[in-house]
Amino acid sequence: MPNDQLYAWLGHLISVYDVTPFMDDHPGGDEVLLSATRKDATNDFEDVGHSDTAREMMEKYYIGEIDASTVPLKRTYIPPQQPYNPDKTLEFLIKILQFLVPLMILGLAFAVRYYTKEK
Ligand code: HEM
Repeated sequence: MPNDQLYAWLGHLISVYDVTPFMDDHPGGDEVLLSATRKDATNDFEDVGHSDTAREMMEKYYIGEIDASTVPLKRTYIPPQQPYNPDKTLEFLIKILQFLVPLMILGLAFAVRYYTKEK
């Protein structure tokens, strides 16, 4: 099953929509759309309570029907193209700062108090 295609199960027939050109324009964002591809997206689509306008728009992306009996029941796992490896440096820096900044303020307060103390 190609990547950006939406499948909606209707009885034994599956309607297929290619949402690739719609990704940037989808009011609900591209992430939800992408997460609903390559599987039965009927519930995802219905749960949002899409308007009639949305349903009409959907027809623009309709590319055909496939017979459900020809679709393998078990989905093969396709690993992400790039391993998810976010850079943790910024997160670490923020944690350190969260600890250091209050200490620095406290130190500054003591320093000000010490140097402004009347002799
Ligand atoms: C080709 C298929 C789709 C079309 C044409 C479409 C179209 C739209 C449109 C026009 C809206 C604006 C609100 C409305 O008029 O209902 C919308 C909102 C939204 N859509 Fe879709 N959509 C599609 C598929 C999906 C799928 C599969 C999901 C999966 C969860 C989804 C999730 C959402 C969400 C979360 C919103 C925002 C709702 C809100 O903020 O109130 N959509 N979509």
